[in-house]
Amino acid sequence: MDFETPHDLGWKRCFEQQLSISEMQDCLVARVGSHLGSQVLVLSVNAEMTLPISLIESCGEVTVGDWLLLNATTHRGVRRLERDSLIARKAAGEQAKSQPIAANIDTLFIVSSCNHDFNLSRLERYLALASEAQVTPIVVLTKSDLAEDAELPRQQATQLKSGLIVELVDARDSQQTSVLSDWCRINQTVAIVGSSGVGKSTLAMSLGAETLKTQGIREDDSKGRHTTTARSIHRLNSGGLLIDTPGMRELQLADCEEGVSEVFDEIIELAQFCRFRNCNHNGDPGCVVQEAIERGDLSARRLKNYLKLQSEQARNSQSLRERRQQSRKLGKFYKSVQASKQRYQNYDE
Ligand SMILES: Nc1nc2c(ncn2[C@@H]2O[C@H](COP(=O)(O)OP(=O)(O)OP(=O)(O)O)[C@@H](O)[C@H]2O)c(=O)[nH]1
Ligand SMILES: [Zn+2]
Repeated sequence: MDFETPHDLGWKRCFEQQLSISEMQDCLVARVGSHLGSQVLVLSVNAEMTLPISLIESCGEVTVGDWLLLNATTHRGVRRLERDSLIARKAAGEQAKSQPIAANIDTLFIVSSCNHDFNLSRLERYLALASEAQVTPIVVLTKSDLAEDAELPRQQATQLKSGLIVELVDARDSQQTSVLSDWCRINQTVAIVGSSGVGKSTLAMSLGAETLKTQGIREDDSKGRHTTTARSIHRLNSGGLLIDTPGMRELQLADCEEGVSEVFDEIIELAQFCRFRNCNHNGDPGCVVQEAIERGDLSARRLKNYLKLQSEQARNSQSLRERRQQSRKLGKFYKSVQASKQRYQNYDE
């Protein structure tokens, strides 16, 4: 199905405000639908194009959901529009690199089954990610039909954050998943996260996602081979868009201090009253957080996960900072090499 208006693609006033009048007249806006290797699939009104990454170099690093300004004739990238929100993770493996996963999202569906996969600490990890990106989190507990007591996990999840919305569904049943339609309306973009097998694709299909998993864009590359670019952004029955990328499935936090603090705000509040300013809440004397655990006001699991996520994001942020500093230093070094080369050349002349 074609996207007939920019609103079908999630176009909003905050993007429009970034364009000059001449850009509105002369340029094309397109949304990144998937990003694989050297090619980017972009979606615009009534058109879907696969562009070589070299053509959009001037847009910088792009990710699924980004809005790009393109030259209307050549489709060469002019620039990437400022993002409304961004979900990023630490790149997989040993690499100290932040990797953007999805941009310009309004809502994050955090999917977990309410039986085997149900894990409060994992939900807290995703909640921190949503908080950091300032995206509304909705917890979707699937497989309600298979759980003996589905109300218990629902209650536990609801207590993780005040005002948190938790929906319990049989993901195969579109009547049940229609409780999510408020977040899937036209102009809204939802991203979906959760472990393998929890029912993300099933849920997306019940919400009416088009072209899921099956359809790809076939392109002949320069050597005449077919390559398939799967679309990561899908239109839903109720008019909204859903982003599902493999990168959303396993997430290590980096640069997420505020997000973690917001999810564990009661611990942050208590910690102000610990005797020592740099209390580790793990055996230091006069620790008010430990006292709250002893009184039964705070669960030991929650403190343990707070300390874990806090140190994970700090460690990853630290290595990202070091890497950035290193590349800045390297840049300066190259510049100084260039400068002294220039000096010697001048000297020779
Ligand atoms: N009974 C029941 N089965 C479900 C439900 N949701 C998903 N399933 C089944 O669980 C299996 C896995 O579902 P998927 O939708 O493929 O899970 P996924 O999260 O997309 O998995 P990955 O693609 O590996 O990330 C399928 O066999 C689904 O039919 C549910 O609410 N109830
Ligand atoms: Zn303490």
